[in-house]
Amino acid sequence: MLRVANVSKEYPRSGMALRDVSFEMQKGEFVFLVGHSGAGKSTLLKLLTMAERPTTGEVRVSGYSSFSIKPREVPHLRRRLGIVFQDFRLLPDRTAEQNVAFALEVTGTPNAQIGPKVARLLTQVGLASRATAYPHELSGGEQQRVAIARALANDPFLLLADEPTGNLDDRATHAIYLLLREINARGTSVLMATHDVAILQRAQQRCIELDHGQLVFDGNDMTALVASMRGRRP
Ligand SMILES: Nc1ncnc2c1ncn2[C@@H]1O[C@H](COP(=O)(O)OP(=O)(O)OP(=O)(O)O)[C@@H](O)[C@H]1O
Repeated sequence: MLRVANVSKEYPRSGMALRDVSFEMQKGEFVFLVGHSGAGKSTLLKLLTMAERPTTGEVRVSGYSSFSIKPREVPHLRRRLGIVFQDFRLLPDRTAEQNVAFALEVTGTPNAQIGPKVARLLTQVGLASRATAYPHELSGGEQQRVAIARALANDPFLLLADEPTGNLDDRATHAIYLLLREINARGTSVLMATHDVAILQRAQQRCIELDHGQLVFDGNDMTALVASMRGRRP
């Protein structure tokens, strides 16, 4: 489903953001992506959405290769991915339901299907009662739920979450994590970048660690991972 093979990424002025990174992710997996600030997590996610291309090596996502994908095919790939960011990125002048509906409108979903689907998605993320609220009327955790509902609108096979709990307190963080687990249990693969050690310690699942652009850990021994993270300073 996803394969990163010997990928390096060099930015013109800041040097190597990723160095010879290789890993695979199977359908249905939930994988954490960890690393200190500047370790290369966002760069890796940008390579997976093909917003950036590797300097060397290959990224394959859902049958598309970074070697051969054509610019006009990139939007097709993006539609099959759900993307969630730390800062939510909701449209401020649209309500929760309008934000989710927008993702369906742009992919040409028939109007008659949009209303029921938005209602289903907001129910899934526990926000049905706040459908008509604007982003500024919602807490950070609620805004992230809207963003997750929007990311799920086109039934992605993979959800990429870039520090989705970075702006949230412990309680909201845990709730968003549980929501992502539930989404994963329904069949969507999830790759979640985080540096929240508390979440990692509670979870027992696969984790990939980047350090200065290199993949230094890939496994599900959380004790070893947390020790590895603590041993590294940015
Ligand atoms: N568009 C860009 N142009 C030049 N350099 C970049 C660009 N994006 C990232 N970098 C550099 O690449 C390195 C990795 O950055 P990246 O944003 O991938 O790290 P990160 O692990 O996501 O960090 P954070 O947790 O702070 O978001 C950094 O040195 C950064 O300055």
